[in-house]
Parts: sequence; C-alpha cells; structure tokens
Amino acid sequence: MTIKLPEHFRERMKELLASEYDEFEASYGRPAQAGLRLNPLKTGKPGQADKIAPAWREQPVPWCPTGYYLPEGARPGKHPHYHAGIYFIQEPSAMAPVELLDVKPGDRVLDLCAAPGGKSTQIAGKLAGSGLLVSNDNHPDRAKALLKNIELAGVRNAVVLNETPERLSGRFAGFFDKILVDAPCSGEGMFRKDPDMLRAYDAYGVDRCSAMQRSILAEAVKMLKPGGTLVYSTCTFSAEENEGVIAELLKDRPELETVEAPLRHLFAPGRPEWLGEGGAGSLADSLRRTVRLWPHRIRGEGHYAAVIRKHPDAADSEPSRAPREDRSLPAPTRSEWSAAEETLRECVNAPIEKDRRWATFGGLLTLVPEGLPSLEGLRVVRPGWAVGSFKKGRFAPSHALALGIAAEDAIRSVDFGADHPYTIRYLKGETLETGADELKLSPGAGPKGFVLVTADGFPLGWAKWQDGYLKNEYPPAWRWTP
Ligand SMILES: C[S@@+](CC[C@H](N)C(=O)[O-])C[C@H]1O[C@@H](n2cnc3c(N)ncnc32)[C@H](O)[C@@H]1O
Repeated sequence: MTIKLPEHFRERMKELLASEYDEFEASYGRPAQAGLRLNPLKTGKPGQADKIAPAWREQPVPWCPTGYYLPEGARPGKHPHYHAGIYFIQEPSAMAPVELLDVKPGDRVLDLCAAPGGKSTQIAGKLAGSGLLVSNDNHPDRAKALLKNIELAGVRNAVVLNETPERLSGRFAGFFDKILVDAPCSGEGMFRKDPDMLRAYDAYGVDRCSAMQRSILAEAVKMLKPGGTLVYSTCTFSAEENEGVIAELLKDRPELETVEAPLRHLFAPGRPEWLGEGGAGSLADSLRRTVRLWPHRIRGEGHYAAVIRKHPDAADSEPSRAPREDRSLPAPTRSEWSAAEETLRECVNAPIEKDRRWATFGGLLTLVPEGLPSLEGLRVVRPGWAVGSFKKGRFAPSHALALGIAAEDAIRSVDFGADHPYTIRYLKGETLETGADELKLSPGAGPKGFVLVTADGFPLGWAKWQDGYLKNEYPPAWRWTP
C-alpha cells in the first residue's frame, strides 16, 4: 500500500523528526493496525469473553487490558456478536486516552467530544454501572450515532447531549471528577486508516484546528472539580495542536498542572522544543510529561495525550446556574407508570427500581442517572437509559432495555447461537417459526409475549412469540446489512 502524504506535512515532519523521519515515513507502507476492545459490561463474567473468536483475542494491546490487535482480514463488524455490543472496533492507540484518565466506578465523567462513542463506551465499561457519564458531541447527526453506540454497549448510567462546550460549562461548572477532551483535529494520525482524512487535511488545517481546540479546552477545565483529572487527546502530530494547546492552557493558571501519565513508559514524551523559540518557556518540563504515540514506535496509528490535574485547593469554579426543578424531564403519570410496570414485569425478572428517578422524554420512559443536575434548556439526545416507549396508551420494551440486561434477566428468552442461520435472519428483521419448547421460560411464565433473542447467551433484541412464530421486534435502523 502506498500513501501519498501531503507535501507540507512531509516537509514539516522531516524537519521535526530529523533522523527518525525515514522510519516514520516507512510506517505508512505498512497496513493500518486494527483493534477490538471487549465491553466489560457484557464480558465481565467468567467464560463470557471465551465465546468471542479466539483469533481476535490473541494479541493484547499493552496499554489497554481489554484491547486486542486484530489479525489481518478479520471482520468483527460482520459477526452477530458485534450486534450484541460485546466488543467495539477501535484503533489501538485510540484506546490510550481513557486508560490515562483512570476512571473509577462512582466517578462523574464528561466526554466532551464523544461521537461516535469509542471512548465513551470504554469509559462506561470502567464505571461498571456506577457514577455518571455525560457524553456530548456538538454535531447533531454524530450525537445520534453516539447514542446508538451507548445503547449497543448496554450502558445504563449515561446521558447523551448535543451541546456546545460554552453552554455546558455554564451548567456543569466544577461538577466532574474526570473529563475527556478527545478534540477534533487535523487527523495526521489517520492517514493510513482513513484515506478521506488525507482529502480533508487541507480543509481542516492545523491553525484552524488549534484555535478550536484551545477554546474547547478552556471551557472544559471550568467543568472540572478541584482535585479532578482531565485528559486532552488528539490523533494528530503537529505540535501546534498538541503541546501548543496545553502550553496555552497552563499559561497563567497555577491551579492546573500536567501529571506523569500512568503508562508513560510505553510511550514517547511530549516535544516542547517543537514549539520554537520561547514557545514552551518555563512549561517545558510540564509538556515533556505529556505523551506521544508514534506509528513507527508502537503498534498503532498515533495519538497525543496530556493528563492534567486541577489542584485540590483551586478556587471553586463559578457555581452552576442550573434551575432546581428539571421541568424538561417530567416524571411518568400514574397511568403511564402502571402501563410500564405491567409490561416490564412481563419481560424482565429483575426488580424495577421504583425509588430511582424515572422520567418521560419524547415518548420514552427513561431511568435518569443519579446525581444528574437539571438539563433544562440544553439539547438532550437521551437523558438516561430508555427502557421502553409509550404508544397509544400501551407500553413496549425498548431495544436499549434488551441490550442493557443479561439473558437471565428475561422472563422469556431463546438462544440460537451465533452460527445458527436464525440469528442472521433475526438481525435482518424476519419472522421466525419457533416452537414453544425452544423458549426458555421463567417459572410460571407462558410462552406468549416478549422474548429476548440471544446469541451465545448475549442479548440481541426482542421478539414477540405467538402461535409458533417469533414476530420480529429488531429495530429497522439497526438491521443486518450484507
Ligand atoms: C476525534 S472526534 C471524537 C472521537 C470520539 N472521542 C471517539 O472515541 O469515538 C472529535 C469529535 O468532536 C466533535 N466536535 C467538534 N467540535 C466540537 C465542539 N466544539 N464541541 C463538542 N464536540 C465537538 C466532532 O463532531 C467529533 O465527533
């Protein structure tokens, strides 16, 4: 494979990398590194991960305990397991920023530039269902794609927003323990993986990107708690978009400092000297603590990341201007709740946590994550886990419910196995002839009603059984395409 690198990119990298440049350029003659990351929300129990193709789990990514290099020719996106959200396809160096953020269960985390959700789903795996994830992207269509991946991953404690950093910082001042800013960038580390990035490179030049990154980051730090950690990352190599953005942020802000990245020994240091005369000044040591992932030094396409801590004694950010009552998220009416409760009891064994905060949103019943401030006035894509929808006085379980529970939580289930022809036919939206004796029923349940369809024990979606047929409830927008 030969990639024609933009001439000014080659010239700049040659000057910066000097004797290392030939090795760097040679890396563009090798195939892109593809990776897969297991979803701990679905593969955390003993034996679950063993069901995934062994060849895809042979080569671990050194900086990500759930990440693997894919062998050439592997097509995990064309496997029923993909539709169960048990893994995500992610370029290996893109797995590093969330590992550096060091998310713990119970944290309040913001992923500010989150679509399509590779890193948000990684964060959700680390939260393990406890704490809060606010996943945001300012692009409306990309925010929808983000929601789809959050639902596919079976995340129950995430809110998806479609907002600007400025509007969010007014609402969430000093609120988050951890923030990821995986910034839009000129994408120099994507040339091998995605030739479209080469075409877009001139349109999204380094100067334009660095201006955007500085303004996003300035808003992001306002939302960080004293003592909180922020990771800034890009998939580009230019110093202006990396060390330059961090230098600008740290300048005159003694409450912020870079810290040694936990996995620093695996990566190369930041390059303050590339900022030129007077560019880094007294910040040179701080910038050397940031990390660079180079395609000629590691197996990955390349990334930059800086870990920044806000001093625990930093003055609190301006208090949030959130309204006390959230009128944008009304609680279900008594009749809505009873319709929902009746159907949910027909579908799932798990207790319905009535004392949690439930809200109706766009015809959906959603479980709002604990500790969420008011979202009133913000562009909300989804305020929590949507467990079902109301239609003409009736309630139906959602696809997000199917993907967010375990097979044993369902009252009725049926498993065809990933290799069974019925599994693909189910994912294509077909009705399936199925005997009542093929269903697994909870004690006391009859065969008629909602059935969770699973593959190798991993939920794929709902069907409705009646008179020997499974009527397909798989959402048309999610269907299998050849
Ligand atoms: C590098 S991508 C993020 C990739 C993502 N973190 C993942 O791992 O899947 C950058 C994202 O930032 C979004 N974006 C651009 N400008 C933004 C802004 N001002 N505020 C929030 N998001 C922005 C873009 O729409 C894009 O989806």
